[in-house]
Amino acid sequence: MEKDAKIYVAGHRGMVGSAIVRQLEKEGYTNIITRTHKELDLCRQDAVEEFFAKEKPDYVFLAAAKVGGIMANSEALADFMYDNMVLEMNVIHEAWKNGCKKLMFLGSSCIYPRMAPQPMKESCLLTSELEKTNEAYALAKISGLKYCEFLNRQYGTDYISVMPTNLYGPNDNYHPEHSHVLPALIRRFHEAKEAGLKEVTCWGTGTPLREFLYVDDLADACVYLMNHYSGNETVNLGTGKELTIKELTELVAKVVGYEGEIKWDSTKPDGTPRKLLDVSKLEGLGWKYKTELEEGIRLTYDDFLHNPMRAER
Ligand SMILES: NC(=O)C1=CN([C@@H]2O[C@H](COP(=O)(O)OP(=O)(O)OC[C@H]3O[C@@H](n4cnc5c(N)ncnc54)[C@H](OP(=O)(O)O)[C@@H]3O)[C@@H](O)[C@H]2O)C=CC1
Ligand SMILES: C[C@H]1O[C@H](OP(=O)(O)OP(=O)(O)OC[C@H]2O[C@@H](n3cnc4c(=O)[nH]c(N)nc43)[C@H](O)[C@@H]2O)[C@@H](O)[C@@H](O)C1=O
Repeated sequence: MEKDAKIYVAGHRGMVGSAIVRQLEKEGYTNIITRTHKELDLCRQDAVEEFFAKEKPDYVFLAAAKVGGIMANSEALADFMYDNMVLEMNVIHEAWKNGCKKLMFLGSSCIYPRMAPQPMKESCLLTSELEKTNEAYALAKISGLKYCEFLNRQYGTDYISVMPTNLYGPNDNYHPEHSHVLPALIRRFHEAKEAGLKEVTCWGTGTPLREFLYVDDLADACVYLMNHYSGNETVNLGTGKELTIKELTELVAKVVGYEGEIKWDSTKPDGTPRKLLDVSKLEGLGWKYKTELEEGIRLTYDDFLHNPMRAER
């Protein structure tokens, strides 16, 4: 990407989009364009057509999506499918119609089969059944990555997709029921510490395994791959390291300074039992994560305490 090229970051007020804008600014890109959800509803085809016809961005990072944790996903399957499918099709299609040189589509590691061999390689896509708690979201994300691939194959575009593992960091969503596990734990342990509670209850059994990538590392990888990768196959973005949810709760409690007991509510869903990305393709392209989990949680807790824009989407 040329430093003065017009770059549209969709979803710039979200956790990922805001980190991509920070990274682009840090690397000296000078012509970044953004629109809030209120200014431009990406599910509205007419509005998206008008925006792209007027602005004609050279490059697009598609980091806008309807996003949520395990409960939000499983309770609103229809909404997660419709909003994400329509939004992706509108943005990718209008980018192509208006001559966008390169687009990056952000998916998620939940696109891979529930029982995929671990760690999961890019090639295991569509080899067996999806996890039910996020099936709708995964199908929408698979459609987005396939639409990029099909545009490349039919029209010779250079549209790429990346599949991040579970992310966390500044500007995350701290809604008590709708958020992902890491922000949920930060908030729960912080509030328990403040209230002097002797015990807190977390969801599921604590046995599922997850991998976590700090969002500023993710943004660094996105800008790096936009400049160094072309291809139809997606690229996994992760650390290649995992821990159990129980181990994660202990780590977050330590960082937050909560010393009470941790209990488990097994009526809440565990989701997929294990979700570890194979990051050998990413590392082969010359990129590796920098922020270790404990350090990332410290940075995120600091943001939780001091960011006046803290969201509860
Ligand atoms: N968070 C995670 O753990 C992971 C995220 N990802 C991917 O990264 C991307 C960004 O996620 P993340 O930053 O966490 O999510 P956020 O919810 O923090 O941000 C999403 C952004 O998209 C905007 N948006 C949603 N719908 C629309 C719409 N119809 N029109 C315009 N803007 C819209 C939201 O605006 P508003 O809030 O105003 O609705 C918000 O600013 C997504 O594609 C997601 O799939 C992938 C793997 C893991
Ligand atoms: C990024 C990814 O995120 C989702 O998939 P998930 O990895 O299952 O996400 P999660 O972060 O919500 O949960 C991880 C684990 O943690 C446990 N857990 C404990 N206590 C809390 C808790 O308080 N909140 C939450 N949310 N989970 C908790 C929870 O029971 C589960 O075992 C999908 O949206 C999917 O579409 C997607 O892309």
